[in-house]
Amino acid sequence: MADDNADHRFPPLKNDLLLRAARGEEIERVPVWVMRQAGRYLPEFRELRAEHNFFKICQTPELACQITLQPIERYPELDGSIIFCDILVIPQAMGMTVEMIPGKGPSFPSPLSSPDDMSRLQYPVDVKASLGYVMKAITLTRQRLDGRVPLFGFCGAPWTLMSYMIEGGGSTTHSKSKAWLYRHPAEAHQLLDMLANTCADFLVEQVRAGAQILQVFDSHAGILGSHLFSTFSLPYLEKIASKVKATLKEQAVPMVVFAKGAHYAIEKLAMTSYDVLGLDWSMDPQLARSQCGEKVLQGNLDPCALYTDQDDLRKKTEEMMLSFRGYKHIANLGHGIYPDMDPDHLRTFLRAVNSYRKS
Ligand SMILES: Cc1c2[nH]c(c1CCC(=O)O)Cc1[nH]c(c(CCC(=O)O)c1C)Cc1[nH]c(c(CCC(=O)O)c1C)Cc1[nH]c(c(C)c1CCC(=O)O)C2
Repeated sequence: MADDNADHRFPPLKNDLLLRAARGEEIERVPVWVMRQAGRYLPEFRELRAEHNFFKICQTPELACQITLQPIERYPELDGSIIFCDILVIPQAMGMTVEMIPGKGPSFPSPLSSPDDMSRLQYPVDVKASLGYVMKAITLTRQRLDGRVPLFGFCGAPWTLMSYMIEGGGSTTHSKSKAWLYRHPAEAHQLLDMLANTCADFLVEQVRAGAQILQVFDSHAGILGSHLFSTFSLPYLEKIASKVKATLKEQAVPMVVFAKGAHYAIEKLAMTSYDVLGLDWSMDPQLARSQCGEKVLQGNLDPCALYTDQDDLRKKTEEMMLSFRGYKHIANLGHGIYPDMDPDHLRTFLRAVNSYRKS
């Protein structure tokens, strides 16, 4: 068993529930954390955000650390923290300009319009040089967490990053990026491979800087059907996990894959090198369990359940917990928490998980 406390640079870990659960060990209570737990639903986040540009916060270790700690300070119920950053720092490190437009989201003024544009990309990426600020934020946060809970590092999956780089922002159809998969499959594979190598190098450095667990977000997996996902996403997700683990060897940490909307691929995802499979809210935990054997599952309350009243929310959370049967489970929402949600309702969710007991 990896001894987390062997890393003597940092204060000893007091709550290792999340790490033990992710490794598939027996646990006394199901751990909980929430995707986007640091974000606009928190007034303390909005206050800091009003003063600074989004990517400036990501690039300033002191600010990124403060924001990472905001939910930890507010909710002692949390069993994990996640470094404040964004998946789009990789396209930036490859030389692309990305802006975060309030009310609209990420925007690329010059997306990749054809494979010829790939010549504009910086590759290979020296992640220590171009993303060193993330590693500094991680090291600082590990110190300030003082062992309260473990710290997640993360990155976006190659397909999700590729789709942003081609669409230039959010999209409902993803038709421009999917067109590449049909028209320019060789170049698409080349781009996905460049991204996978960069993601792997980035995650390795995050662990060396102090990240204790990793998550890869394939937020746009759902737009690919089974065949496209198996061809253009899954092999690169696997490449990341196997490369990170082979590079880190005994320093390796648990890895979570969250492929949103990829119902059709649950069985295949369960056979990858990831330790934990994140489920979005639309996936049935019992069905997933029947397809995933012993794999640790993470999720998956519909984030919109936070809009109901507190009693109903407690009930819905218990139902969700029961459907995982307290077995090889890490509790979470089925996607990130939304900006207009009530922070007190998040607390109700966290407490309902904390007090859930296998009966
Ligand atoms: C697709 C994606 C992105 N970023 C991320 C994903 C994968 C998860 C998912 O599917 O939601 C991941 C992400 N983004 C952010 C985190 C921080 C850590 C945490 O979870 O607390 C994480 C893990 C901060 C953020 N990333 C962003 C914000 C809000 C930006 C702001 O303050 O203006 C935060 C707190 C911006 C962002 N960044 C991205 C979008 C689509 C947006 C706009 C949508 C929105 O506004 O919520 C890209």
